[in-house]
Amino acid sequence: MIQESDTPLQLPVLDVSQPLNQSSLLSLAAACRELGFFQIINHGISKDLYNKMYSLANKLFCLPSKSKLKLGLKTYTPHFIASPFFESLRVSGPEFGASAQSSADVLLEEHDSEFSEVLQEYGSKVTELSKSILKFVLMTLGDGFETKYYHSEFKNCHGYLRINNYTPPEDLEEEEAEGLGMHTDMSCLTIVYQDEIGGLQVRSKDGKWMNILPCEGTLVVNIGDMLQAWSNERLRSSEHRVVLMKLMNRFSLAFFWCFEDEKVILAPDEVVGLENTRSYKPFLCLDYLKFRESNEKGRFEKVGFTVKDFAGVVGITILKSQS
Ligand SMILES: O=C(O)CCC(=O)C(=O)O
Ligand SMILES: [Fe+2]
Repeated sequence: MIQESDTPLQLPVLDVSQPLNQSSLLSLAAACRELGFFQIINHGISKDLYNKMYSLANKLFCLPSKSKLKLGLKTYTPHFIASPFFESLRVSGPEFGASAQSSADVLLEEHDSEFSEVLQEYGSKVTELSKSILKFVLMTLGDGFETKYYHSEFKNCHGYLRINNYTPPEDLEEEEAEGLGMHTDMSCLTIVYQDEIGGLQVRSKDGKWMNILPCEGTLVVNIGDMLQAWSNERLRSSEHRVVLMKLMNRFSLAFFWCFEDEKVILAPDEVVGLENTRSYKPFLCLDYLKFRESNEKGRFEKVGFTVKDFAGVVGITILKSQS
């Protein structure tokens, strides 16, 4: 039985088509610090584009498991890896179209470029969106930090998309089922498009599970482990999960905006602040990804060990770099 959550949550809503004013900056800063989740509107991803993604992806998910498994586990996560009710298709950037096409070519008998065209459009839009959201988030750390740090630290970020399909069985005895277990994302930022079914929950600092209710026209953004470490924990990567409450099919698109593998994550002095000490040792991004893979069942972002376990400083003080 899954621990109950009846706490509704009002996340701040950021209009990404407008410059940040003082009051939205303050509410964004509080959201990133306390919960690591917020919502965005006017993001430029239309319901029509989402619907196209849904129907094309659905066609692929309806294929027999034997066909889907031909994609290999790096691209296709079958049922029973993250949960019995979860399967996922990965499409990698920056050439989302090409990545989608190579999956379509394996899955479909006839050449069809529609999936690839739609994926290219979605991928390019959500990539641009990630860049602007990241700048907003950097602004919450200090005046002018978006110009100071965006190019020097984040210019080589890359993104990938997971198309998630949740299918609980109709004869399940319990009222609800875990669609995706508690985890943190490894990304800098994640942008989630969830359908109207709901079920995404975030865990607060005091361990309470809160429902992130779906809202038409709104996307959910959360801070991931890479940004938590880079910001010396001024930005929070929260645990979250998906609970299938109504035992209905659920579909979501999760886009992960990440540092490049070769990046060494080290919070700049100015981000750490004079009176604070570093909470993380510098670490290579790829090493953290490998650590997560080797500690997880089936190589999914299901957490057993966090970035804190990997690079957190325990009881010692690391001197700030002398720059
Ligand atoms: O399906 C969702 O709403 C969220 C999925 C998620 O947390 C993930 O893929 O990391
Ligand atoms: Fe996640």
